[in-house]
Amino acid sequence: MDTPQPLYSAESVRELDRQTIAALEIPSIRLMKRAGRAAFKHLQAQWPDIGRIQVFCGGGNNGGDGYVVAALAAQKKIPVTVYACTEPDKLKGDAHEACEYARREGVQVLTSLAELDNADGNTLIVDALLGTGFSGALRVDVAHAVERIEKSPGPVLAVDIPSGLSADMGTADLAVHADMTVTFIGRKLGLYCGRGPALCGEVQFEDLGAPAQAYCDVDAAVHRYTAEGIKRLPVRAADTFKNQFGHILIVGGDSGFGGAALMAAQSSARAGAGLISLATRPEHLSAALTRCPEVMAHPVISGQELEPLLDGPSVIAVGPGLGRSPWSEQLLARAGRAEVPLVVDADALNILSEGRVLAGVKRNDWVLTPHVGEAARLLGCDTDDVLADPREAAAAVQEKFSGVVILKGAGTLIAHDGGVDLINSGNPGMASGGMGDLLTGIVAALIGQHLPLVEAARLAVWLHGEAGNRAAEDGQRGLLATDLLPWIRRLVD
Ligand SMILES: NC(=O)C1=CN([C@@H]2O[C@H](COP(=O)(O)OP(=O)(O)OC[C@H]3O[C@@H](n4cnc5c(N)ncnc54)[C@H](O)[C@@H]3O)[C@@H](O)[C@H]2O)[C@@H](O)CC1
Ligand SMILES: [K+]
Repeated sequence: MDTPQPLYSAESVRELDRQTIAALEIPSIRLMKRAGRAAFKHLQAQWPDIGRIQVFCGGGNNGGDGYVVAALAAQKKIPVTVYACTEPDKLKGDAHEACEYARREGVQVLTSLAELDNADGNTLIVDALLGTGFSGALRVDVAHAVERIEKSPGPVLAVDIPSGLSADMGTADLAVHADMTVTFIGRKLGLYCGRGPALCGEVQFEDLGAPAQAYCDVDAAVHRYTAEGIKRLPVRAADTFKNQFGHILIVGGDSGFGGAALMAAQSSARAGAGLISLATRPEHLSAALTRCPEVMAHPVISGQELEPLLDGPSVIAVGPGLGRSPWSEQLLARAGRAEVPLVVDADALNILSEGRVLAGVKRNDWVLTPHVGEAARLLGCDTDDVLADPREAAAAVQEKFSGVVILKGAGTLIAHDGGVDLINSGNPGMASGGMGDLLTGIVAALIGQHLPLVEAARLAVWLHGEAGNRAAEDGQRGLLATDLLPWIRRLVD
């Protein structure tokens, strides 16, 4: 099994840089040259026949890396021009030295965008405007340069990080869309969350010879799990019984929302749960049984009627289509007192955030699955605050409620008492109703099959996204949650 990838904040990468320079006992310009060479290596491998190169250099060390790339291109006799966003005589330290190196190799350095030829499809752009030193809103001169890059029809290689993207948060307003990003020393969190995956293209990581000890000394912000690093369910023995694979009770489906609870039940079934019960409004019963006769569907018109159903199950998932009526609150209150692991989703989270039900409760045996809006309500803040720092928000929800928190998004975060994990899976076609209900059902089914909560959360998030990718082979637009069900079954083993 692969180990997860550590992802770092900009500050932590600076610390890795410092430790690397100290350990290798080299001047920092040598590290910059390694960075430039690494970027140029990928450039040549990816675009061996490119006609010409334009390098956009900023005023810091990211720009310095760009000057090194330009020098190397000139050495290889590839026509190359630099657009210097900061006048070369204002550059300092290594960036200044790198600029001199490029000039010595005969690179033309322009300081006005008007002088720069229009790029055609055979012009590769190297974006070395901003790296980990970027913060705040883009300065207007840099914004113009980013706009110019965005208009160019040819490929774009970003040095370290696409300019305009925050290395810490994955947030961006105006930013470069790259085809490839060559990132150095530490993988930055922002490359993998928020807008990062949409802006980076293919990410290539180069450690530049950083010593292993540096990675032990500097804490990662997040650990990124890929398919190879996620623990799977064991192969089933031949002599097994259905009651060894969990009995999942799904609680939800207020008037008008019956489908959500049913979809959670179906995804539990397809993720391998041994038995599934559904507690829902009486009017949903016949539809549920017609669609999925394997489910034991029970009508509940009050919390009291739920009570006897709480004895049998090994896991309870509460929330899909639960609504926010007095009925919903009664059901959550009863379900929340059960002494088996809980998965809490959707309106159950909204009721929780209002504080009338299960106020102040912390449990180590529950998984909360908020999207950004639900996380904001749980924390009593705005969705923009969550989007500005999703990692912090996921950790804060976990701190407030304990257990495991799955903050759903383009990069889904899993916060637990050992830290925060990130899993990139899925596609924009999954931005449609019912997808979250499936995830809830899968998490419950995996807990029912005896995976520890954190491992169930990781496998469920991966499984859900991968099922979405397979189902989207027929098209992302119009992808329905129920299209994922056959894929969940194929991928779970
Ligand atoms: N420190 C090191 O040892 C290494 C650093 N490397 C490179 O250096 C980069 C970091 O260099 P720096 O710390 O100099 O930072 P950057 O070069 O990323 O950014 C600093 C520059 O950005 C400008 N800037 C900041 N915020 C801005 C805004 N909102 N709008 C417009 N301009 C803005 C600053 O005025 C400054 O010119 C890395 O991303 C990487 O590319 C590599 O050379 C590898 C080694
Ligand atoms: K850049």
